[in-house]
Amino acid sequence: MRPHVFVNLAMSADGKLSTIERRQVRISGDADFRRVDLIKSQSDAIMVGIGTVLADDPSLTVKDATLRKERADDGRDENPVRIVIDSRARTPVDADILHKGPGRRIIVVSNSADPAKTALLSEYADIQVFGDERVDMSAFLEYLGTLGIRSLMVEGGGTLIWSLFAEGLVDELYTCVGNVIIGGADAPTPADGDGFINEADFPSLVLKDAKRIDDGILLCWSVKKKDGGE
Ligand SMILES: NC(=O)C1=CN([C@@H]2O[C@H](COP(=O)(O)OP(=O)(O)OC[C@H]3O[C@@H](n4cnc5c(N)ncnc54)[C@H](O)[C@@H]3O)[C@@H](O)[C@H]2O)C=CC1
Ligand SMILES: Nc1nc(O)c(N)c(N[C@@H]2O[C@H](COP(=O)(O)O)[C@@H](O)[C@H]2O)n1
Repeated sequence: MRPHVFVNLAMSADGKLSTIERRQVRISGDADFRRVDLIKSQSDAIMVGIGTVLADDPSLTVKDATLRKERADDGRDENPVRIVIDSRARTPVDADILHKGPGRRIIVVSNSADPAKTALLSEYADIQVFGDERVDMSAFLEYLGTLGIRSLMVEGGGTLIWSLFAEGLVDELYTCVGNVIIGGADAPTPADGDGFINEADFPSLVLKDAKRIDDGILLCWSVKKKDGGE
């Protein structure tokens, strides 16, 4: 059984994840960063796409020492399992995600990855192969279930989030709308990719909560299953 999948993102008031140059910018405030750190610390695993690694070089570690200690006291690694979806094994060997903080890392490649680069990365992370061109997300999530991973936080970016929605693999969405305008027709948005053409294919969301956070708003949604359930 695949894990419970929730997407967490911060977007500007005009619906952008970052600038047109894909440069990471501060969209949400301190309270939201603490909230993100908390839900990260409560997750079994956290996942990003290679586009996010190349753009932001995130470490995806739990930042608050108290939260790390709580995990350790529970007999867990200080950080959730960190996962990069990286069909062609483009993760730089000096990427922060491979070096900062203790804990397990998984880089998920496809059969199109260069074996020499995959071998290099295997010094720092567990390498898993799913799919021929792009990573087969459905099969990979089933594999995570076999590892005992029950909750998976997805941090982005827009291409990976799109794929997960397109395949019906998202259970919840947390959208923090920050009080800035970024602009740019080609700046990343929460769901990029090909986009749905038919209205009947749009995933339908149920608004569970909406609350002010810093100078923005946090929207908590669940995703309706195609059979009508949540
Ligand atoms: N504001 C926020 O909360 C966040 C913003 N970002 C921003 O998002 C941008 C990066 O997003 P993207 O370029 O869209 O990259 P992404 O992080 O979504 O990675 C997409 C890449 O993953 C690989 N991939 C392999 N198999 C795949 C599959 N089945 N489905 C989808 N992708 C697959 C492909 O190479 C694809 O291009 C950056 O500008 C970053 O700053 C990223 C995370 C959070
Ligand atoms: N939640 C959130 N709010 C913002 O304002 C942001 N700019 C982001 N960006 C993403 O957060 C990740 C940072 O990871 P580390 O601190 O290096 O662990 C990274 O993926 C950014 O894209 N998120």
